[in-house]
Amino acid sequence: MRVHVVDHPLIAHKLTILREKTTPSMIFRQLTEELVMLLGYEATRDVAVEQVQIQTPVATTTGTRLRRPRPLIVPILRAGLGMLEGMVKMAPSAEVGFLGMARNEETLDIVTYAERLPQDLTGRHVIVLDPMLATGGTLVEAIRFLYERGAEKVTCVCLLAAPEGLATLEERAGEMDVDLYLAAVDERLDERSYIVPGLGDAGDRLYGLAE
Ligand SMILES: O=P(O)(O)OC[C@H]1O[C@H](OP(=O)(O)OP(=O)(O)O)[C@H](O)[C@@H]1O
Ligand SMILES: O=c1cc[nH]c(=O)[nH]1
Ligand SMILES: [Mg+2]
Repeated sequence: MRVHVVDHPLIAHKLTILREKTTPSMIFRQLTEELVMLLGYEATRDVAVEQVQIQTPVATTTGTRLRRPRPLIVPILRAGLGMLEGMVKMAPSAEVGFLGMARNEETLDIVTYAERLPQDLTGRHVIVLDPMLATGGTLVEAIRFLYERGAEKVTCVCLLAAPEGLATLEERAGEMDVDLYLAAVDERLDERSYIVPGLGDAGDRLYGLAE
């Protein structure tokens, strides 16, 4: 596993507004999309391409296009859905599949409640989207699931990670071919396993249920 914390003033600026508890859902969604576009640009640097002959109005030339099979973008519902639009804008020819996972807030066990993915992921580069890497339980389950289906490579794009979650990922998926792109690594988890300082519950901030 390789961890890439993307250090860029625009990312730091947008992330700061995202963290503020007074930022309303509408702005939160917009900033999430913008952050994913910036992170997605970095995260797709090693996406496989092939050469293609094209005709410009002036001459024939050799260009580049994404190799088939196309990358598969997989947002982890619910909060990962807030990252989908930005990623699809960056890679419009990618395909999209879905994984619905939730952590039980008492036991922290992960429940996979939905899955809509190709049965066979052989040769596929999968780009997983989930804003929060807290204990790491969700991402470990997702990565394992995708490799069991035959994925060739998994890239994860998250906004925030806790050091505890990164350690768990290293321990349980460290041997796997995983690139993880992040906007920041925060201080720690609190007693409820929320990221500190974090941004609260990403799913709730994107899609309501706020107090
Ligand atoms: O690293 P972990 O400790 O597993 O926690 C991280 C997970 O928690 C959040 O989802 P949540 O379970 O709250 O579901 P939601 O997106 O539906 O809110 C988040 O989007 C991650 O998927
Ligand atoms: O801080 C956290 C931890 C898990 N899930 C979230 O949405 N936020
Ligand atoms: Mg949640």
